[in-house]
Formats: sequence, C-alpha cells, structure tokens
Amino acid sequence: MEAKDIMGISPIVPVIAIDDEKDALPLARALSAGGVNVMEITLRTPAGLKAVEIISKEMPSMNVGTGTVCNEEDIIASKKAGAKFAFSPGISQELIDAAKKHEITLIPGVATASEVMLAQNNGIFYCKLFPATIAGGVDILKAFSGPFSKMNFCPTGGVKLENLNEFLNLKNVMCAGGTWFVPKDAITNNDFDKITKLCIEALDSID
Ligand SMILES: O=C(O)C(=O)C[C@H](O)[C@H](O)COP(=O)(O)O
Repeated sequence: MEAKDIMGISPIVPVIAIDDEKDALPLARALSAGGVNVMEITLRTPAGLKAVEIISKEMPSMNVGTGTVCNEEDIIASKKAGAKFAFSPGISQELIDAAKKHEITLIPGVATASEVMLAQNNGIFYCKLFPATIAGGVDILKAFSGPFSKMNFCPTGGVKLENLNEFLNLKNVMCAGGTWFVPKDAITNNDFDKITKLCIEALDSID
C-alpha cells in the first residue's frame, strides 16, 4: 500500500497505545463502526505488535500499521506482524533505507524544513508533522506549502476536535492523527461504544 492511499483512507488517524492484545479486535471493530478504517498501533507497549498481528489476520478490511517506529528492528518487526505501513515520529536515512530494504511503506515524521528536505530527497512526499502543534501547527504547514509544494502532511500531536478543521482545511493536509478519539480509559474499561461515538463525532464535525 502506498503512503498516498494510506493517508487517504480516513481524515482522522487513530494513534493507539494498547496494553492488552485482547482489546485489539473489539477496538478495530469499534473504529470501523465509527467509519475509521485505518489504525496506527504504536510500538510503545509490548502488546502493540501482537495487536497488529491479530488485526491483520482476523480483520483484513482494517488497514493496520505500526507507529513509533524508530529503527530497522522496528521496521522488521512491523513487517513480520503484518503491518501495511509504518509511521514514525521522526525521520532518518537509516529508517528510510530500512523501510526500502524490507519493503514496507514508511510515513516518517518531520518538524523542520531540513527534515522535509530529507524526505523529499528520498522521494517521500507523505509525512507526519510531529509534534504538530508544538512544531508550529497551521502556521508551519502554511509556511511549508511554499518551498515544499509537493509535500502532504498528517499533523499529529496536539490535534483534537477543537482544532481538527483548522488543519484539515489546509491544502497540504490529507488527514490528522491523534489520540483524542481513542482515549486510553475507554480501551481499558472496554467502553468501545464510546470510541465509535467519538469517531462519528469527529467525522461529523469536519467542514
Ligand atoms: O508515537 C508516535 O509515533 C507518535 O507519533 C506520537 C503520537 O502522534 C502522539 O502521541 C499523539 O498524541 P496526541 O497529542 O495525544 O494526539
């Protein structure tokens, strides 16, 4: 799957930290019921990889990938678990080369002009902006649109219902990532209906 297609699946991309792999499928179903058919499951928790493996096997209609992918080892583990893509909070030549070598689509994170240039010079035109609001939010994205007119972003970090439209209304933003519609307490309390409702609320709020 190409980055362009992944970032085009849903205007909101859930960034998930899962503590127990038994929550993987109910969570995937709740997101799908809310109209969100993409998931970034971070490698921040030990259950993350197993959750990716379960969803990719049991629910092929869900586009599941990994997040917090930081090095070649994470790339190899993502591929092995069946991730369709790998998101990273950052970018490095090592990571780009590893993704190419192991044939997995990488959507790296950028926060500066130099990092955007590193992406572009490697033929990557779809990136996360991370941490979006701290890196400059809407203003940095507007500034990037001049020199980097081919770049498309998925701002993540600090995005919530209140500022979602400000980001999505920008021409160089395809989707926005975040945790606001997949709150950790809803996962641990098995309140999956709440997650479906939050997805619907977010999607309905889009201009
Ligand atoms: O771990 C990664 O790969 C990340 O990119 C970090 C996430 O994007 C942020 O944790 C989102 O955080 P919120 O501000 O709560 O939406």
